[in-house]
Parts: sequence; structure tokens; C-alpha cells
Amino acid sequence: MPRIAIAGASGRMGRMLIEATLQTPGCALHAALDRPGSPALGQDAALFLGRTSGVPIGDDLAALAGADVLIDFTRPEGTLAHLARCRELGVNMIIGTTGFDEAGRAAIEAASAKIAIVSAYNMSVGVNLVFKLLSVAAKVLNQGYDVEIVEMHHKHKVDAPSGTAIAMGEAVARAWDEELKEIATWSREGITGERQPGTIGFAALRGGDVIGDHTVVFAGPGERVEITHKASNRTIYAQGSLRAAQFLAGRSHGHFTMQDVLGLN
Ligand SMILES: NC(=O)C1=CN([C@@H]2O[C@H](COP(=O)(O)OP(=O)(O)OC[C@H]3O[C@@H](n4cnc5c(N)ncnc54)[C@H](OP(=O)(O)O)[C@@H]3O)[C@@H](O)[C@H]2O)C=CC1
Ligand SMILES: O=C(O)C1=N[C@H](C(=O)O)C[C@H](O)C1
Repeated sequence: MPRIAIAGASGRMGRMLIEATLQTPGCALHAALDRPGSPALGQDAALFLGRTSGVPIGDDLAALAGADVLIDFTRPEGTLAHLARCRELGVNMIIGTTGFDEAGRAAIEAASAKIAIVSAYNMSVGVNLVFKLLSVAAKVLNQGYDVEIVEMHHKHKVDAPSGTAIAMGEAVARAWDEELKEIATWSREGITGERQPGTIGFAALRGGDVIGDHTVVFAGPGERVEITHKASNRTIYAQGSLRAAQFLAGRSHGHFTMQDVLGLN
């Protein structure tokens, strides 16, 4: 039975994860964390569900001791602080946070020599299937097709483009034997000149309560292929995270993705 700690306990994803953990037979809620100064500190982690779990929300990372896995959907700086403590304590991690820079990604990779980590910019089954579809589409539509990635999220999202959009761009770039950072056009404004062939364009829309929509457009001569995923409930990310926690049970180290968890690799 994985003993699960959850970071960002009062956040949008933290709450979904607490609910899913409490509802999943074989999973136990071990600790709930939020940042120092959070108004949620001291509350029962399940208060928002109108029930009690016996686990108060705290900011002391010592509460991680004895957990099998920390599920972390917070911010890069929070996740990296949690990563350091998990590494010391030998607690595995599921990382859903987006917006890491290269140094952050390298820190996660380095920590995976000591603890087992699943990190993924999108934990849903559907998006992970889309990564596969994109790889096939990009191999077929590899000449004369312009790729544009459009995403829309709720008005509270702080990073752009979304981690998922970046991962979709990476799936296309990989299929073309390219590095995304060499061929990405992250945004456009003003007199941009004509589109350069072989580039991947990104557009990020923000508004309302949109959970997460992503479309990859392959625009070619005389036709357009569009591959779209739309999230209508955050439970898809929580369920994927719990699958990842079960996947890590008994693993001591290594860096895995949701493709590994879902057997898509
Ligand atoms: N991989 C995936 O499948 C998904 C990834 N995400 C990603 O997960 C992250 C969280 O999203 P969401 O739940 O919507 O965000 P929220 O802002 O709703 O929740 C974030 C939580 O983390 C806390 N937090 C913020 N900064 C820190 C810090 N430095 N240390 C510790 N805790 C901190 C927040 O506390 P406070 O509110 O007090 O600041 C809050 O409780 C984002 O990066 C998002 O892109 C989201 C959905 C799916
Ligand atoms: O912030 C969100 O909400 C989401 N973030 C992830 C991302 O950046 O891709 C996953 C999902 O799209 C929701």
C-alpha cells in the first residue's frame, strides 16, 4: 500500500490528489504539505470535502519521513526544494509541476540516481496517447507541412506555453530528428516575415476556467491535419499520478515518464 504525501495540498491539483488518494483502495494519505504562510496550514487535508482524514496540512518537510512517494504539483522552486528533501529521505517522487528551466530539469535527472521519479508534463492517458499519434503523424507529414501548436488554459495558469504543448513539440521534433529548441517559434508579434519551413510555432491562450486544451496543426498544401486533446476534468491527472505511484512501488531509483507507466514505450 503506497503511503502518499501530497505537496501543494490546497491547490487545484493538490485537492484532486487528496480526494483520489482517499478514494483509492490500497493508497494511504501519509502527509499533506503547503508552502510556509499558506492559510491552509493546520487544516485537515480533507476539510474541503466536508470530512476528516486525520492528516493536517503542514509546511514541515520532516513529515515526508516514512512516505513511499511524494506527489508534487506546485511550482518549480517548491518542487526543487521538495526534491532535495526526498533525496535525503529516500522518498520517491511523482512530479507534475511544469515550467522548469534547464537547471531544474537537470536537478531532477540527477536526483533520479538516488530515488525513483516519474515526471511528466501531462499525467493523462489521453495526452500520452496523443504523443504517440504525433510521432506517427510527424513521420508521415515530414515534408511541406507546417506545425503549429495551440493551447488554452484557465486564467490562473502562470507558465506559457504549457508543459504539454512543449512536450507535444518535442514529440514532433524527435520524429523529425531535430531538437525542439533549435526549431521552435515560441511566439509572434509585429512584422515577423514569412514562416520558416521546418519550424514549430506555439500560441498560448488564457481565460476563464478552461482545464487544458491542446491542438497540434499540420498545415500542408491542400489539406490540414489537426490532433486535439481537451481535458474536461482534472481527475485525469490525479488518476494518472496514482497509477504512477503504484508503478514506482518497489523501485529504488531511475527517471521514468508516463509513457513508461502506461506501457507506451
Ligand atoms: N502534469 C500534469 O498532468 C499537470 C500539471 N499541472 C501543473 O501543476 C502545477 C500546479 O497546478 P495547479 O494545481 O493548477 O496550481 P495551484 O496554484 O492551484 O496550486 C499550487 C499549489 O502549490 C503551492 N505552492 C506554490 N508555490 C509553492 C512553493 N514554492 N513551495 C511549495 N508549495 C507551493 C500553492 O500554494 P499557494 O496557493 O499558497 O501559493 C498551491 O497550494 C502547475 O505547474 C501546473 O502546470 C497541472 C495539472 C496537470
Ligand atoms: O496548469 C494547468 O492547469 C495544466 N498544466 C499542465 C501543462 O502545463 O501542460 C497540464 C495541463 O495542461 C493542465
